[in-house]
Amino acid sequence: MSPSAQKGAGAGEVLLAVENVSLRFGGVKALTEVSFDIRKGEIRAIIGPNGAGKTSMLNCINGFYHPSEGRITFKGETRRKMRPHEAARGGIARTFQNVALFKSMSTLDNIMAGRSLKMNTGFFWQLFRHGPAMREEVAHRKVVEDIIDFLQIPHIRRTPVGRLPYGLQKRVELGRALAMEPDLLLLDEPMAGMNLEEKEDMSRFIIEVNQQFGTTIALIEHDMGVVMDLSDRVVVLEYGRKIADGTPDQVKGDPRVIDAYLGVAH
Ligand SMILES: Nc1ncnc2c1ncn2[C@@H]1O[C@H](COP(=O)(O)OP(=O)(O)OP(=O)(O)O)[C@@H](O)[C@H]1O
Repeated sequence: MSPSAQKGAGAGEVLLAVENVSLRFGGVKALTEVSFDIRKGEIRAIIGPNGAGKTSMLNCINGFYHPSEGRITFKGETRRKMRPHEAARGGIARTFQNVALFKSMSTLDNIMAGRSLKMNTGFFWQLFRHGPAMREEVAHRKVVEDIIDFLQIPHIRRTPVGRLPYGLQKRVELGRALAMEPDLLLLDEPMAGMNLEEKEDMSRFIIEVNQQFGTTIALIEHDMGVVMDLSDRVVVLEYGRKIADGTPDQVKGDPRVIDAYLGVAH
């Protein structure tokens, strides 16, 4: 059993609730009346074949898209519309399917950029790196250095991320999201394009983030071995609808899930 599974699947209070969420793009129904919740402290996977609506769901959760119908409640606050920066300030961080970093900037600066949300001093002080801004920067820098150590990437702290292999770029992107000290971390295909060793490293970091910092994690992943190993609970989408929801063992044996994946190459 995975360490995260030992926590007891589904125990704990609801951190985020998705209720009857539908999302349309013109005639395309990306999501249809989807409901599920994410409980505090768990690792929750969202799976499904290509085009099932997984990324659309993450985009609704962090405010990139606004559901056509339904509602999302995060930390007890219900909303129809929220902007991504409001979601971030509220405690939701995410990584993307295709790494979204500042390629010419160093690892350190990219992770520091993730920290900017936590910075209080205004642009004027930041500009002159003076007084309160200086003191604040030192404190933030310490958090960022700790994240770099935690992710075991001190050797690349000064390297422009565009020069790094893909697996390390994904790790830096995780670092940038962690710099926000989120309550809920959304990971869109964190293992995509990785070799076995990189996947094992990333799995370990995800479990450690969850266990050491208590961060709740929702992830989209196509590698079923990884999903079943890491997750406390799994929600399964197909053609924008939820077809199953439960522990890895429950969804693995669900005939609708088996049907959805039959003949689908992942
Ligand atoms: N911005 C958009 N405009 C129009 N249609 C979209 C848009 N985003 C997603 N869709 C459509 O919504 C449906 C769900 O797409 P989504 O990307 O959420 O699926 P997914 O499960 O994340 O797929 P994948 O595993 O391939 O990443 C698809 O039919 C897709 O073409």
